[in-house]
Amino acid sequence: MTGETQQQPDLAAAVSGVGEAMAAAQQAVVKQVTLAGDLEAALDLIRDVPDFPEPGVLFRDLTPVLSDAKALGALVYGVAAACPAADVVAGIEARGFLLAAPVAYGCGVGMVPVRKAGKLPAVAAKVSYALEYGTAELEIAVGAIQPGQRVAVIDDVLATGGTAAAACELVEQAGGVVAGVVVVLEIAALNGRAELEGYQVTALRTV
Ligand SMILES: O=P(O)(O)OC[C@H]1O[C@H](OP(=O)(O)OP(=O)(O)O)[C@H](O)[C@@H]1O
Ligand SMILES: Nc1ncnc2[nH]cnc12
Repeated sequence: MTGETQQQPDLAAAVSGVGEAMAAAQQAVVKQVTLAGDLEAALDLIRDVPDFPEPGVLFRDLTPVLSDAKALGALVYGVAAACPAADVVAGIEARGFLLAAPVAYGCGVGMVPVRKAGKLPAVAAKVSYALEYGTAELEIAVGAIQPGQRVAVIDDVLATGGTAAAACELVEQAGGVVAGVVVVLEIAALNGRAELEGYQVTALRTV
């Protein structure tokens, strides 16, 4: 310890500078993303990877969409436009997080992570489920959802529907009301909608 007082950064000034920079960057994206065709072009970037994570599964990979600035903007705006009115947006680990956070931020609401088991320090509810390539458990944190809050559930892919159905059950166990489910890509052959009967389900693209 030298006893010297460390110079603290001016946080208020820094935050205001960042806010302006973010607003300018966002406006630039909004200017670019003006056509529905932009969303279609973004969705065209989804890559099909055979035999991942196991033989026989055709994996739908959104990473090429995420890494393209214009496509990412179109995707976030597309999901936000498809989102039902909600008090909070829930994103399903892990790929749902990538969309739920910017959508929630853009819509001016909070974001709740629906997590795989063992990650949360205080668990309000846990649900087990099956998916195309295995079984898993999802959890939601204590206090993440207030009683009666309307929750939009967001994920990248709807396949067998086990994951999204488990997320909806969790939201309800936590006291929320599912306003709807929004996914980027629905794999129709796996009939995930059958697991989500009674919920409003919107897919930006169905294959
Ligand atoms: O409709 P289902 O058959 O339930 O499958 C859909 C789920 O599978 C994928 O997640 P995965 O469990 O592979 O986890 P990850 O996002 O952590 O890769 C995808 O992101 C969905 O959450
Ligand atoms: N085929 C698939 N591609 C991407 N994510 C998935 N989740 C479950 N099935 C999937």
